[in-house]
This record gives sequence, C-alpha cells and structure tokens, in this order.
Amino acid sequence: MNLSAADRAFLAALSRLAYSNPFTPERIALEAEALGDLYQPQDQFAWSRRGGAAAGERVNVKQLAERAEQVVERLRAAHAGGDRLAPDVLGWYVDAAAYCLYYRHMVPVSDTRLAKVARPTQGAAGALWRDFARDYDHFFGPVGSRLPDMLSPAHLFACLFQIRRAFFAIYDHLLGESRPAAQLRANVWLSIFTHDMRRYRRSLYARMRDLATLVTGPTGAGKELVARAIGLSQYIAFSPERECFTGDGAQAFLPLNLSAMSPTLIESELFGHCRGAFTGATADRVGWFEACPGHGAVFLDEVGELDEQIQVKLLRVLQDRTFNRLGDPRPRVFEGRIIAATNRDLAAQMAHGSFRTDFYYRLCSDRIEAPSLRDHLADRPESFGELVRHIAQRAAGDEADGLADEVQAWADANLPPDYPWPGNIRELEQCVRSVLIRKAYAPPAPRAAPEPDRPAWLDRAHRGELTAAQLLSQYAAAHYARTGSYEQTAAALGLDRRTVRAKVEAAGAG
Ligand SMILES: Nc1ncnc2c1ncn2[C@@H]1O[C@H](COP(=O)(O)OP(=O)(O)OP(=O)(O)O)[C@@H](O)[C@H]1O
Repeated sequence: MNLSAADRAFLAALSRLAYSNPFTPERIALEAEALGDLYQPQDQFAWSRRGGAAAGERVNVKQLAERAEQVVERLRAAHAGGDRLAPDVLGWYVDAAAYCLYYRHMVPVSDTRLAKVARPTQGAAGALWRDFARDYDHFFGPVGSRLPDMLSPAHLFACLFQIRRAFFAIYDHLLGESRPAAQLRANVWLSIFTHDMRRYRRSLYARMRDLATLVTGPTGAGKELVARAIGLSQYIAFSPERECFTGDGAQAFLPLNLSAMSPTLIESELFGHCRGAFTGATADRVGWFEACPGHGAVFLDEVGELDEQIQVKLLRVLQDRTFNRLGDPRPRVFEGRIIAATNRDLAAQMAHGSFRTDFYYRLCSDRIEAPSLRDHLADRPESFGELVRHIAQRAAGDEADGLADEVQAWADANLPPDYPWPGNIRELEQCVRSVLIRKAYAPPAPRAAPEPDRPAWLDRAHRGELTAAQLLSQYAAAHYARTGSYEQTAAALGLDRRTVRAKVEAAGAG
C-alpha cells in the first residue's frame, strides 16, 4: 500500500509517542511532530493538571486519536483487500492500533469508574474488557499470523489499564507547573514503567517489584504522594476467564511511619509475630511483608531513623525476599515492592556509621528527589498562585477563586518575598486553610540551625558497647568521611594507609 510522506511521518512520530513518558517535554514535542500543521500550540512544556482540563479534553490528543483512527482503518482495509503491509508499516500499524485501543477504551474511563473496573471481583471489568477484546480482534485479527510476538489481548488490556491508573495517580496528585514539578512526575513514571516501555510490556512488568525506590527530599514536599503513586500503579494481571483483575489495586499500598515507633513494634508491624514472641504478643500477627500482595508496595517512611538491627533484617528482605515472623524460625517470602523515604542525609549517616552502606545501596537502585516549594517558586514564581488555587479548590470547592485571591493578598501583604516555606507544600496547605478560617496565617518561628546528626556509634561508645576494633573502625571512617583521603586519615591517626582502608571498609560492612 502506498502511504503518503505525511502519513509515514505521522505514523513514525505516533509510534514513538505511544511509548513515551507523558510527563516530559519530549512528549509535547512528539505531539507537535505527529500533528504538523494541525498542532495547536499550548503554553505548557509538559503535561500538568490545570484548571480541571482532563486529558481527554485536550485538543491535540483528540486530533491525534482521530488521525490515528483514520490511518489505521485505511491500513486495515488495504490489508484485508490483499495489500500486504511492508514490515516497517506493519510495526507502525501495531503501535497506532494500540494507541487507538487506549484512546477508545481507557481515556473515557473516569477516576471513579476506574476504581470499580479495577476490583478483583468476577465480572467487574466485563463490559470494558469485552468491548476492548472485540476491537483487539478487529485490529489484530487480520494481521495476527504475521505478529508472533504480539501481546495477548488480556496482557495488552492489563498494560493499558495500568497506564491509565498510573496516569491518574501522578497527574491528579502531583501538582505544579514548574519544571521541577514536571520532572518529578516524569521520574515517578520512570519508577513505574522505566524509560523503555516496550521492554516493560514484554517482560519487565513482572520484575519491577525487585527494584526498590528511595524517595528523598525535605519534609512536606510530597514524598509520600510519590510513594503512593508508584505503589498504587503496579502491574496487575487480568483474567479473561473471570473478566476481572487478579488483585486489588486499591489495597496495594502499605505505609508505615518508622519514626513514631519502638524497634519491637516496627519489627512486629513489618514482619509479624507469633504468640508469645515478646511480652504483650497475645496472638499471632501477620506483618505487612506477609500481607503485601505481589502487585503491592510496602512504604517505609523515615527510613533514616531505623535501628541497625532492623536494617540488617530489611537488607535480607531486599536481597533474597525472605523474612521471619518474630519468634518463628520458618522463613517467609515477601512478594511486593519496597519504597522508602527520608528527609535525612543518608550519606552523612553512612559516614557516621548509623546507616549501613550495604542497606543503602540495595535501597537506592531507583532514587527520586521531591523538590522543595522553594525549588518550584524559583523556577516559576507563578507556581505560588497556581498551587494555592489547587489547594483552595480542595479546601473550599466552589469558593476556591475567592479564597485563592485572599491567600495571595494576605501573602503579598505579610510575607517577605523570599519567605522560605520550610514546611513546603504541606505548609502552604496549612496557610490556605488558616486564611480560610482566620484570614491570616502564623508562619512557624524560624528555628536555630539544626545540630548535625550525632553519630550513633558515639552514643554506643559512650555506653561502652563497642569493642576496641569497632571503635577504631568507626573513628577511622568518620575521619575518612571528612577528609575523603586515606592518606590524610592515616597521617592523622598514626596508622598506615592499608590499615585505615581496612578499618573504613569494616565500618561500612559492620
Ligand atoms: N507535589 C505535590 N502536589 C500536591 N500536593 C503536594 C505535593 N507535595 C506535597 N503535597 C501535599 O503536602 C502534604 C505533605 O505531603 P507528603 O506527606 O507526601 O510529604 P512528605 O514529603 O512525605 O513529608 P514528611 O517528610 O514530613 O513525611 C500532603 O497533604 C500533600 O497532599
């Protein structure tokens, strides 16, 4: 079949677009490339929630889908008429048809319907699935014999539905039109799907749970939101026989704030315990690692506060997925994904010996930094008004515009232009609520510069808990962390370089 140069260019761009990260500027550039003259310029460099415009209402997306439908139907008709598609055109056809399936069946699924369809009860996704499967046959039936690697309809359905879930989880919750905000959304997408969506759909979807994610950033900057978006967006297989998903996506995020609990309680929450394992353990208890399904995530909030003994147990979970209930010698298997967050400087904690190096490296194979509110405002001062509007919308519904204006006026009159917002977006939320109630907000009093973290090994040394060898290792490691040089550390400690190195390594492993 003869395709025009314009059709070829359109299909080539659409093929890349269908596998691209929707939260990057490249995605917008691909929309422009695919649509050519039809593209309607927009004033955003990457997709973000704005004034309630849902993705389906975007004029460029609509144009893309309409054009994709036309070209795909022409190619299909040509093929049915005996006109064999060339291999490059066949590849484009597959991608464009999958795009049409997404647009036809997933884009109309609203947030509320999504939750109903996602239920693992028989038939919950029935109507959506049957319509999808019919269109799948329509597009791929005629060319099926030439597509040995084609994804099964159930797997493609599960993948496209996952994209829809992830899109909502990111787009609806991680707000802001600044570049750091867009970067954050794009990074969350990568943590879910990686940078290679084809590989993800082929095989990685089943392996993502082996990758832990570490979310860093200051307090109130959205670390838990990030973790939630990743945790609630994992792949869930679809059962065509039962016409439902095989797991409950809504129950898949298990957060635990580690800063507020004693070590025994943390262990019991995470690993579970047997009756009698410790005073007060009156019955067996299933921990979160046991309760978490394969498509779920356990979120370890404030991981920088973890006691070293628990770090060792968590390292084992990360390395070979096994753990024991307290008081039970039988090893059990964790099926889900681990996401951790901290606002502490883990590098400094490692240097001080209070955070294990091996645990750190297993934890941060994937790392996301949540930007501070100051980062948003430095990039885009208008972010203030935009974020206030979003927050006001949640706090006051129809009254949002008036409230947002009040907050802006109050901030202009009462806050210095460089007010640092130490509590980040959480503090901004508090400010909006406070203006709603009292027409004023009292920022927290500036605090003295925080004391640097006191290394845990010093406390242990103080309590007489370290051997002489451990003490020397920790001291050498602390010195080395400050100087970055084995030579200097050796000279200062009166040791030879090799001994210092062995001591520093022993501290890291220790
Ligand atoms: N990017 C964002 N978009 C929208 N809301 C945000 C964003 N970042 C933070 N928030 C809001 O700020 C509040 C705090 O967010 P969250 O609990 O995720 O922060 P955190 O970084 O985990 O804080 P902490 O370190 O204190 O636990 C929440 O109410 C959340 O809705």
